[in-house]
Amino acid sequence: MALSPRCGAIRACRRVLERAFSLRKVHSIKDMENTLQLVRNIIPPLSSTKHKGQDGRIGVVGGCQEYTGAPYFAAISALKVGADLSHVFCASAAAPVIKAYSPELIVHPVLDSPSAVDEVEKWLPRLHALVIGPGLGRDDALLRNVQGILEASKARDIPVVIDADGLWLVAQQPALIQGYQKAVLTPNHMEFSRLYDAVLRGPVDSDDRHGSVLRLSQALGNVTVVQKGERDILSNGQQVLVCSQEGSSRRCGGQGDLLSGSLGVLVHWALLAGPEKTNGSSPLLVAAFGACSLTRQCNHQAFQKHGRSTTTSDMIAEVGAAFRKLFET
Ligand SMILES: NC(=O)C1=CN([C@@H]2O[C@H](COP(=O)(O)OP(=O)(O)OC[C@H]3O[C@@H](n4cnc5c(N)ncnc54)[C@H](O)[C@@H]3O)[C@@H](O)[C@H]2O)[C@@H](O)CC1
Ligand SMILES: Nc1ncnc2c1ncn2[C@@H]1O[C@H](COP(=O)(O)OP(=O)(O)OP(=O)(O)O)[C@@H](O)[C@H]1O
Ligand SMILES: [Mg+2]
Repeated sequence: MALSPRCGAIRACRRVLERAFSLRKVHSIKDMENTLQLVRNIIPPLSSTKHKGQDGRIGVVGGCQEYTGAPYFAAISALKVGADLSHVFCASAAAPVIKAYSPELIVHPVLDSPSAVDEVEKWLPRLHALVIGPGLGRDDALLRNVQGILEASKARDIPVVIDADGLWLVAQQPALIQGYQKAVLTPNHMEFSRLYDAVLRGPVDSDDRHGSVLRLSQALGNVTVVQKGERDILSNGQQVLVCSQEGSSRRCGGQGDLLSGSLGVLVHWALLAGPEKTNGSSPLLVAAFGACSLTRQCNHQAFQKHGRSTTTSDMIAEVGAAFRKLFET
């Protein structure tokens, strides 16, 4: 059906207003520095009186026969950022491989078991946050188990970061995450388009990234959304932040896994610190800004040393120094 000229004009007017509205909320460089200060506020002090586990017990749900690197990158990044314990819940074929990468990870070969949900649920009381999706794949049986794990986590009010194939699951069933205030979604370009189309039933307006992220977050009931890209756009449906921390032009696979694993820890720290420490800003948004800045800084530092041959392992080797530079200055 053809649109009347009046209807078209109203739409155009609405777009201009929406754009102005979202642009008003966009971050300047000064805002970026202020937000980095909020990230510094949520970082727990190191102390000799703490016991193992207090600074974070994180679970990564992902890893299948094809993808073993992604869950490893996410889980090791959580440890390198400062979590005390990092678990991986993966398909049985992936477990020996992931264990062989690192003696530091606790690896549970349960995701393809008929009792996967029960097996993971046993651990939930001991976990502070879950990162769901890196290297999960799209096998229906695995995704059904992950759906059960997500529902069990929500029932226990556990914060969840959803990335990669976890976002594939959410695009099939947005109701799974609708309105859950302790969820952060971290889509790349493709994952964002897929989600946007599934939730808002239309294509993304590529000229209005801020408005698109804001609208998706609102349509999901103010779930925090981080759209990764040349600049990362973050929104909780009320505020829009932009992270343009200098990275590099090297785009090897696995950088998003570093981001989601780091975010698992930062989300836990931010919720523990609460809105007093984040000056009234959403703790999840502050955590997400921290993870984006850190990932990009790791990329920048690794690129200085390795140039075109930079890989995600080189970036992970930079986590300590990047963290100090951004958050402990
Ligand atoms: N070493 C590993 O095991 C890795 C496994 N990975 C896993 O691989 C699986 C699939 O992840 P994908 O990220 O490929 O997801 P998708 O299958 O949704 O593909 C994304 C595609 O979009 C393209 N793309 C990215 N940014 C774009 C942009 N700005 N414009 C246009 N196209 C763009 C990419 O080339 C990629 O082919 C996930 O389980 C993921 O976790 C990745 O995390 C990479 C590392
Ligand atoms: N064009 C770009 N310029 C600078 N940084 C970018 C660019 N695109 C992505 N990034 C950064 O790279 C990181 C990972 O984003 P990316 O879009 O590669 O995720 P991904 O596709 O999920 O990665 P993965 O390969 O781990 O699945 C983010 O921190 C993001 O800020
Ligand atoms: Mg990814």
